Amino acid sequence: MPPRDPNSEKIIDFVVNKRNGIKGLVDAGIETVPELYILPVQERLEPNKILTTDYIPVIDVSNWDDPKVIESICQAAGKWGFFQIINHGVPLEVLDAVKEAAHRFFGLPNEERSKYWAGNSPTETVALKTSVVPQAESVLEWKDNLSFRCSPRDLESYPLWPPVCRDEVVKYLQSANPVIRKLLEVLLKGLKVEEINEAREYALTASPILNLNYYPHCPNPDLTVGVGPHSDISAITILLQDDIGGLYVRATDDDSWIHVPPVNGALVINIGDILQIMSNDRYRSIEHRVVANGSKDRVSVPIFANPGADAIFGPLPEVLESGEQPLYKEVVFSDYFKYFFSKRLEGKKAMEFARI
Ligand SMILES: COc1cc(/C=C/C(=O)SCCNC(=O)CCNC(=O)[C@H](O)C(C)(C)COP(=O)(O)OP(=O)(O)OC[C@H]2O[C@@H](n3cnc4c(N)ncnc43)[C@H](O)[C@@H]2OP(=O)(O)O)ccc1O
Ligand SMILES: O=C(O)CCC(=O)C(=O)O
Ligand SMILES: [Fe+2]
Repeated sequence: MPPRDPNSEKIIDFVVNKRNGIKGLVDAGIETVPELYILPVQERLEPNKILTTDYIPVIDVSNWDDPKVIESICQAAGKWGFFQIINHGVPLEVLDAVKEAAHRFFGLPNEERSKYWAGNSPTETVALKTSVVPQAESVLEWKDNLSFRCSPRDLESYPLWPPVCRDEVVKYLQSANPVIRKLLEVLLKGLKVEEINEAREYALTASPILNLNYYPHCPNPDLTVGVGPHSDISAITILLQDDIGGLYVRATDDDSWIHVPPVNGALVINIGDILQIMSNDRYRSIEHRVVANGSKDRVSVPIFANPGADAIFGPLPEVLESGEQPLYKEVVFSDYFKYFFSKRLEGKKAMEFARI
């Protein structure tokens, strides 16, 4: 990366080294977007790139066993890699409470919030971060996030989690778990896998991560990026968004994007790289991106259902049984994870790591 100009160095010092985050910069009253956050013109989400003639399906899952529901889920996973679900059983109060908890955490005075800064937190299962790898990025994302590692072992460090949000995080996680399980059962049934045994469960969901994403209002969101185009490395991601909007999914390879409109009580589901690989491309992990809002502070809460660190994954034998050639080799999840973050979420490039 070329050296930064002195003003960008000052911003990095304030946002990263002094642990204020982008939230701290907005609280300080900036009225224009600093150079460090301005995207090159060709990378911005211009209005002519937004497609309004198509939409991501919304699926009512009140009866998971209904063959029409199963078909809609598997079809959406193959076509869009994204869908929303309603009537999933997670109570509205639980969804609202975790979004409020995110606002409460990011509303803490900076000295309180920064106690959890990555590398300084009382437990390595919780880390407050900004952008992705800020020391190495030429343009930073307009986002801070509080990340919780959530395996049963990680949950033992609950007493060290921030009291203003930990109960709501755990409650949401517990309520979302059966939904994650059901979704995986349906999606794997679509791949001819009838039962999720212990080894499969480990390879799909042993190390979940829950993030509280915070996108403070931005003086000029058209110039910036909340989250840059990326696919998730998870098996699947369950995303709770608020009513502000700003999430876009790639519609075509020629750089057009579809908005995912907020639906009260819905969860947005997306297929991650792991399940694309396991399905040998039957399901697709699609790129998505986020634009911050000009006047409101947006929150979102993804749960990434990730394999255990040492889990080995590759195309499933059930998928290959008719003689189909595997498109991917077997990979250890922790290697994939490190590769993904070293590439700074650049689109779907991480998948090259596993491609034959
Ligand atoms: C997992 O499934 C997912 C996840 C996602 C997540 C998307 C995002 O949320 S992107 C924004 C958040 N970023 C991350 O979660 C990056 C995760 N990073 C890592 O796991 C590691 O940092 C690493 C990239 C693998 C590199 O590890 P290492 O070389 O050991 O370096 P570190 O010790 O971690 O970091 C050095 C130093 O920098 C601090 N730091 C690192 N990242 C940040 C940050 N974003 N903000 C602020 N500070 C940061 C770190 O604390 C260290 O500080 P010291 O004080 O100890 O020097 C999407 C989809 C999925 O499926
Ligand atoms: O905030 C959102 O709507 C999506 C965030 C996202 O894509 C992620 O955290 O991986
Ligand atoms: Fe994502």
